[in-house]
Amino acid sequence: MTRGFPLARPGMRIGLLGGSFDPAHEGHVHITETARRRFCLDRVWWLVSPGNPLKAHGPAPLAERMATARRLLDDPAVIVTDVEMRLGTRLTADTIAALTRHYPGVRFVWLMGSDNLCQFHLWDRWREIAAMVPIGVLARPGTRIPARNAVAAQILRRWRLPQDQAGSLARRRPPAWVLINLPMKSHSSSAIRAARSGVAEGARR
Ligand SMILES: Nc1ncnc2c1ncn2[C@@H]1O[C@H](COP(=O)(O)OP(=O)(O)OP(=O)(O)O)[C@@H](O)[C@H]1O
Ligand SMILES: O=C(O)c1ccc[n+]([C@@H]2O[C@H](COP(=O)([O-])O)[C@@H](O)[C@H]2O)c1
Repeated sequence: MTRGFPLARPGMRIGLLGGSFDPAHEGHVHITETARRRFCLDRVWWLVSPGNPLKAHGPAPLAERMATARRLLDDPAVIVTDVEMRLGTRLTADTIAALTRHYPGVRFVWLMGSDNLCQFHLWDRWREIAAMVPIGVLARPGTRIPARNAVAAQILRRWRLPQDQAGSLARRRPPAWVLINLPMKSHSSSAIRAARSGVAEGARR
C-alpha cells in the first residue's frame, strides 16, 4: 500500500465524503453517522479536498483543515485523509477512477449532501461518476425538495432506489443512488467562516 494512503481490504464498503471541510462541523459528522448506518458502510473516508474545482477562492491550508476535522471525530471507522492531494487529483471523476485502481475489490460509495446533487450536472464528467460508483445523497436544509427535481436527479431517475433499499446501495452495480431523508442539521462551513470574520471585524473596531 502506498505511504499515507488509508488502509482497506477487498470487499470493504467505504463511503467517500469529499469536501473542503473549511472547517469541518457537526453537519458533516451527522451525515457521516447516518450514511454509515443506512448504507451499511464499514468505513467513511473524509476526502479533504485540495480545493473545490467550482469555487473561485482557495480554502484554508489542507493541514489545518485536516487537524480540525480529526479533532471533531470520535469514531475509528471515519478516516480523515488527504489522499486526493497524494493522488494529485482534484476532479471527483479522476479521484474515483484512481481510488478504484488503487483499491481493487473495495466497494466505494460516493456521499454528498442534497445541495451538491442540485449542481451535480455541472461537475466534470458527472455521468462517468454515476457510472463508476453508487451515490448516497443526504438531505440538507433548503435543498431536500429541489434535489429531487435537480437536472442530474431527473436524468438518473430510473436508477434511484427507494430509501428502504439503502442498505444494499454499496452492493449495487452503478448507476444506483438513494436520497436519504434524515433529521437535518443546518450547520455550514460558510456560516462558520462568516461568523468568525464578523467576530474578527468586531474586535478590530
Ligand atoms: N449540514 C449538512 N447537511 C447535509 N450535508 C452537508 C451538511 N454540511 C455539509 N454537507 C455535505 O458535506 C459535503 C462536504 O461539505 P463542505 O465541506 O463543502 O461543507 P459546507 O458546509 O457545504 O461548506 P460551504 O458552506 O463552504 O459550502 C458536501 O457534500 C455537502 O453537501
Ligand atoms: O469534479 C468536479 O467537477 C467537482 C465539482 C464540485 C465539487 N466537487 C467535489 O465535491 C466535494 C464537495 O465539494 P465542496 O467544496 O462543496 O466541499 C469535493 O470532494 C469536491 O472536490 C467536484
